[in-house]
Amino acid sequence: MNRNDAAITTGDTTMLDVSGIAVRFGDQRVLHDIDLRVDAGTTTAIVGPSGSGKTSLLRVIAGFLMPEHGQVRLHGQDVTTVAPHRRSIGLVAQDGALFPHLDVAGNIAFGLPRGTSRRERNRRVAELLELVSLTADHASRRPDQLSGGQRQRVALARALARQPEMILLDEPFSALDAGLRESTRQAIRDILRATGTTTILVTHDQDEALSFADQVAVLKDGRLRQIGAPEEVYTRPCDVETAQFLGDAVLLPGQLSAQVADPLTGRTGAVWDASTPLGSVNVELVCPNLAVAHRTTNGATGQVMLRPEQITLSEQGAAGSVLSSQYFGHDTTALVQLDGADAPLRLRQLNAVPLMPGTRVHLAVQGAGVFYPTFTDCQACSAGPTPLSITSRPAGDALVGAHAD
Ligand SMILES: Nc1ncnc2c1ncn2[C@@H]1O[C@H](COP(=O)(O)OP(=O)(O)OP(=O)(O)O)[C@@H](O)[C@H]1O
Repeated sequence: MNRNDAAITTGDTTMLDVSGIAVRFGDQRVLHDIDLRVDAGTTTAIVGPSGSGKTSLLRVIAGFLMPEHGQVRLHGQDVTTVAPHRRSIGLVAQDGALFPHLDVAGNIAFGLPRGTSRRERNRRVAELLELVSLTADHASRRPDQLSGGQRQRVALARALARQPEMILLDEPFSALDAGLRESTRQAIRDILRATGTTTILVTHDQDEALSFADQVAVLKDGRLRQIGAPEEVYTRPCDVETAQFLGDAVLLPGQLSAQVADPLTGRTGAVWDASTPLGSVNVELVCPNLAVAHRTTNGATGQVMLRPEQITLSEQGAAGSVLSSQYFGHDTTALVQLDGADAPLRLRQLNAVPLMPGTRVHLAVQGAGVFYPTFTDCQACSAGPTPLSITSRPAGDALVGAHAD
């Protein structure tokens, strides 16, 4: 059964199905076998460092860049060679790309289909202005008479004018300062949700990706490393590099000591006890060769990843001394040297006052960490990591990987 047959028999809600996309510029391969599925009405964030291929992937989806191989399907129809304006996809560029010589109404009306009557044009412009929370007063202003956030909302209104099924946002908030960025992001997210528009956001900002999207796809060096719900990719990143890219990560040496029942499901299998400098910590196995992670055995060594907010001050637990502490208002971080441990670790406390250097503390761990075995201690990985073949899976499953063979 091919992918389309599967879609038909399962009543699939897939709107966009990108499969096996590769892109090359001259000798440089910038995208490798990208598979990405996006359900109708959902928001996906593609996040990755500069140069990882985010914009190239967006341009392939929009139809501005022809892939070396692979397919782009919309509602099951192959549109790989279909011209951009025939794809029912709106693109909002980083700077909004408004026409400087047209006023706001003219910019928005530019997105309307040719032949729209003057009356209908005025009605739609007024409707779209209201949708993006701009007033009739803004309609006659030129782009240079607007704030950055207002320009982005006009760009969105122009893209929405054609009533596209899908909107692609390419770093649309990056030129805005922190406060405006947050409020514009929230406003645009609300508009896209209200209109049920399927959205793909490209960003290099992890917080933006995690807070904006239903699904986050992490791109690195032209490969999709992980796809999943924001809380999945944050709490169960597929490897150390992804963990560090998505937020602060505390990495501790660890050794698996026993398989334990999952505190949530009661089932045995995925959760282990690992001994670490912080004592015994519950961990989930996330092996770079994911399909074989379960073959890692008792006694295996590796790294335990915790988020700094999982480490709390307690009455008992591993003892150490505060090296330094920084106050950020909403939270306070502290660098703590555990007794007998090699490297200091960082914890983050909400609404806490800074700790004086030299203060003796005890630390406990909340929730489960993630265990990345060293390859030599993972039976199937002893040859080292193999390239993952990653595809999206139904909600709740963050990771899909398999040996390339
Ligand atoms: N038209 C082009 N010709 C040649 N190389 C290109 C072209 N467009 C992009 N590249 C290269 O492809 C790679 C991926 O670029 P792309 O713009 O897709 O990355 P990105 O993740 O969006 O980066 P950024 O976050 O900096 O915008 C980069 O190495 C870039 O230099």
